[in-house]
Amino acid sequence: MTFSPERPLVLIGAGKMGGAMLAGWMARGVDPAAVLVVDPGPPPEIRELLLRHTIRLESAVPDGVKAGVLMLAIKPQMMDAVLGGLVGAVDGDTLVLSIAAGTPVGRFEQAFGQVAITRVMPNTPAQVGRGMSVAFANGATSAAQRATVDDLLAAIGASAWIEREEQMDAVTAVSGSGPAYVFYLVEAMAAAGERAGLDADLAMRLARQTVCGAGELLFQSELEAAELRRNVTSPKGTTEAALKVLMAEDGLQPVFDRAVAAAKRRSEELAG
Ligand SMILES: NC(=O)C1=CN([C@@H]2O[C@H](COP(=O)(O)OP(=O)(O)OC[C@H]3O[C@@H](n4cnc5c(N)ncnc54)[C@H](OP(=O)(O)O)[C@@H]3O)[C@@H](O)[C@H]2O)C=CC1
Ligand SMILES: O=C(O)[C@@H]1CCC=N1
Repeated sequence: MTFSPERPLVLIGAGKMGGAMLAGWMARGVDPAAVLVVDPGPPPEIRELLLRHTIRLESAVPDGVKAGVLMLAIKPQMMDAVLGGLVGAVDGDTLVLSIAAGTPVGRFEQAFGQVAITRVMPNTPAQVGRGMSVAFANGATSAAQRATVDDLLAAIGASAWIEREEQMDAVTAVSGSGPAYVFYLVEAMAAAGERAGLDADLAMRLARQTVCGAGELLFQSELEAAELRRNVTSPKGTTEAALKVLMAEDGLQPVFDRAVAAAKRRSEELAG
């Protein structure tokens, strides 16, 4: 790891995503004394996490702190206003890690110069160790710093590297935003269950547990998703009837194509 109590991992922004990663790291034994959180107003659940692990919280980076890892987890729209104030915390040994959607590595190179900068697109299941993170490093990132990124990401789930930064917009549209599509699927299944005659509570319970169970099966199984789907689909049965609707020309695929394209477009726009 390239951070320590003397050269901490400085987390700028402990909101939904930064907080989820921090929770994942704490659950997997990262040293709280090697972490400094900078956020003027973290949400209550993150305050509680910081208190529980005695993690230092500041509203700005204190003078004299040099980050081993400077992790940027603020909104992309705020980046320009905040970067200038962080220059003093970065030197040639700092690894800058950004999880901001859309924001290219070049933006950080403008602010910090040719230091090690890695962009990561995580997702919120990181909080329970089931994240999917994708990383892209600039040329100044050393093998040891890549190994630090690997360690940090392995602690919160699965990870992959890309070598072409422009792929990050599509990555964001699939895995970064993806958990929201699945949560919406639960909402939609529950609403459909209600319309089919179930009480709201029971419909939500069935939808939620079904998505959890299917996700866990997918996680544990070596079979492809399509094979697991076929295993549910009895010939001439109920699933087949439903899938005829979902897999029709105007079914789920074109909706997903449009949704992912819209997220990718928005990620491109955030590059400014
Ligand atoms: N949410 C997600 O699933 C994912 C998010 N991301 C990326 O993560 C980043 C954060 O998103 P998200 O966690 O959803 O957003 P949040 O708004 O939940 O988190 C941002 C946090 O930064 C705080 N903050 C505001 N100003 C400063 C400052 N000057 N210094 C330090 N902290 C500050 C905010 O406080 P306050 O609320 O008081 O303004 C908030 O607690 C974004 O760039 C996003 O693109 C990437 C992948 C997935
Ligand atoms: O909605 C967003 O912009 C962020 C990036 C990916 C998930 N949440």
